[in-house]
Amino acid sequence: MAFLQQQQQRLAAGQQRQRAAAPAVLRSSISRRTLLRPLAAAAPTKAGLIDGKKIAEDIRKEIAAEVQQLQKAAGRAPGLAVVLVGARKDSETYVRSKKKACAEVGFESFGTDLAEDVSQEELLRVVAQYNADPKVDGILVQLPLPKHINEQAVLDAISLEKDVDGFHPQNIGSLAMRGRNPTFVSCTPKGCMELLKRSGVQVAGKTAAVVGRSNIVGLPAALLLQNADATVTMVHSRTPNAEEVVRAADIVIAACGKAEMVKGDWIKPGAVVIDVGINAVDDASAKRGYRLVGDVAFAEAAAVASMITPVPGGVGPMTIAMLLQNTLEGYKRRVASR
Ligand SMILES: Nc1nc2c(c(=O)[nH]1)N[C@@H](CN(C=O)c1ccc(C(=O)N[C@@H](CCC(=O)O)C(=O)O)cc1)CN2
Repeated sequence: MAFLQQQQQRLAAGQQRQRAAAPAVLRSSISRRTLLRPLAAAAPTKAGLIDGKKIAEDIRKEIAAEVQQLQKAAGRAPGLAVVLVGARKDSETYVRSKKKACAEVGFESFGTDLAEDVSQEELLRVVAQYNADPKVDGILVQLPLPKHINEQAVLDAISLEKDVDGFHPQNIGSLAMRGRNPTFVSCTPKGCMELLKRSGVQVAGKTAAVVGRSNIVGLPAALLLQNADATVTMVHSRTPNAEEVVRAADIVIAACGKAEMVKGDWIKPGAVVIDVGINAVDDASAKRGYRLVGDVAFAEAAAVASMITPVPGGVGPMTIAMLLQNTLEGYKRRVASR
């Protein structure tokens, strides 16, 4: 809590300035509590906070309204199936949040929880059942999976029309080809782009650096930025001049999975920083014994950036909002094709 309060105080000045210049859609995403803080109380932070929690809430409301409108004619609500393998606490939390979000927007959720030692064949059988179920518009298998299971084989088995996580190779491949639209775009990178859009950030013509090259975040984020006409460089563990590349970027997406790796002096003054990382670091003063930090050293970067996402409360909530949006898209396509 103290950490969050500190963050909000540091960001008050930047947000006040940001709000004056921001489009209406951005204004509504900046927390009122932060804006009401007197400027004098703020530390010398420059960046405006991109409030992913609020933007995700707005998107959930938009989806709920659309579901209400559509389901009468369609005769059913959108359906999302969530498959959980094992008992990782973080995965259990995310799956619970996904089911709660489904209930909030009026989706029907289906769930299968499998033991840690389930066979790959059994998991593939569950996926096949959901592939065939007409009430299911989207299927996701919560990652990571236990080591004895071939993750890619499971992701490949999800029907392309129900791959709301967007992890199917054909969906990722289509992103890389001009003129080909993927059936679904994976949720976290899609959420990053939505944060930029709803914060009034122009992407076309800008330079962008993506730190991290994972199949599920770094690579699709770079492709989405490029498709939006940014000039993109990917930075990874073998990039010799990572800092230099990031320092040249107008937009930085950090998705390397290393706590606070991107330092403040890597950031070009005025750049927009989207931090995908969610890393737990020990903190005896925190209630849970740890606190969450991103892949960006937040306070340092916020002192030079023009806009930045916090962790928590930035990209994370958008992942689930985009999952709902993808499921709704799948539902609309399936209903239209009946
Ligand atoms: N099949 C999938 N598996 C995983 C995905 C995914 O998109 N599909 N992404 C991550 C986990 N994830 C969703 O599944 C996810 C991670 C974090 C958040 C989030 O909102 N985080 C909060 C902080 C939560 C906390 O306090 O612990 C935040 O950043 O504000 C949502 C979803 C890996 N697996």
